[in-house]
Amino acid sequence: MEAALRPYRSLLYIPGSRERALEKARDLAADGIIFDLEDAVAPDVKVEARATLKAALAAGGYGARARIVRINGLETEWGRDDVAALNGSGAEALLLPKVNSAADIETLAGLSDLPIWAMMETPLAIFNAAEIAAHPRLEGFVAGTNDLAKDVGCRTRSDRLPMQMALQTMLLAARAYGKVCIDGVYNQFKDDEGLRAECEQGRDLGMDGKTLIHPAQLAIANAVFAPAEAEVDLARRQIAAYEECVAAGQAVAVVDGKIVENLHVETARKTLARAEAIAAMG
Ligand SMILES: CC(C)(COP(=O)(O)OP(=O)(O)OC[C@H]1O[C@@H](n2cnc3c(N)ncnc32)[C@H](O)[C@@H]1OP(=O)(O)O)[C@@H](O)C(=O)NCCC(=O)NCCSC(=O)C[C@H](O)C(=O)O
Ligand SMILES: [Mg+2]
Repeated sequence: MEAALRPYRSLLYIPGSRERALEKARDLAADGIIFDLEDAVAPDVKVEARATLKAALAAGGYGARARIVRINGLETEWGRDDVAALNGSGAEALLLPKVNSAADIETLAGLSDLPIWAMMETPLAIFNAAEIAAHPRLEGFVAGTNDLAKDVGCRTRSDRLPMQMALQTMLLAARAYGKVCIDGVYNQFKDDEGLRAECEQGRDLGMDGKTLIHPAQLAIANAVFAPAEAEVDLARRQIAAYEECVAAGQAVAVVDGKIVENLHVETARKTLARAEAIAAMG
């Protein structure tokens, strides 16, 4: 499925070292999995985790879920071996951590033919967001709000005020080049109310979905990032009203007291396509 249409409401991180979680993920309602070899895996088990993950990917069973592997940075002792091990492994894409510029994407593009995703989690990445998004092998962005907060020195706030400029900059860059953009994680994985509020904020901003750290977070992200029934209904009515008005030689329809022009119909069609793609996930 085309990356822009594929559902990415929920991307669940799973440490490559956790066999039980790798097994469990085959039955979880995640749109995608980020198999992690980077920060969720301790240095002394990195090599073992790579082998464990390779075996899980070879065994398969992940269905329609996107299979993205977060490798270690290419400057680390593990990064290049991760890439070599994952070529032909069943991974669908590689997620490069701590990207700073398009040159980092280019380096990885020279080592693997897989589509590339970028962790947007350094101040330089935010300043270079447009050139990173423009790279032809780049498929999507994942916000790394923990690392970004560390580098910026900001405090964690429930309204994420200190993150807004970075989140919106990466979104604008992603959209300028037709790429996917996924929000960062919500660390308090037992706080459903806080997670829902953060998902709603990400959805309001325009994010395609949210990265998650625990299966208990899946249902909320899946619900918030799916078009609601009322949105689908409105989209259908907008399209019908607009088509009727075009047939009558006009360019502006009115639905629920609001104007509907061709651009609104484009959004309405995307809403329906997204709802259909989600339904097709099963
Ligand atoms: C946070 C956790 C360490 C909690 O683990 P645990 O204590 O085992 O949780 P539970 O006992 O509640 O688990 C219940 C069952 O669910 C399975 N499980 C847990 N987590 C996952 C998961 N992520 N994927 C799949 N399955 C999972 C357990 O195996 C239990 O199953 P069962 O045996 O059947 O009962 C843990 O959730 C965890 O490690 N989460 C992932 C952490 C992670 O990946 N962190 C790195 C990504 S976040 C990041 O790096 C941010 C970014 O870079 C930035 O800068 O912001
Ligand atoms: Mg990080």
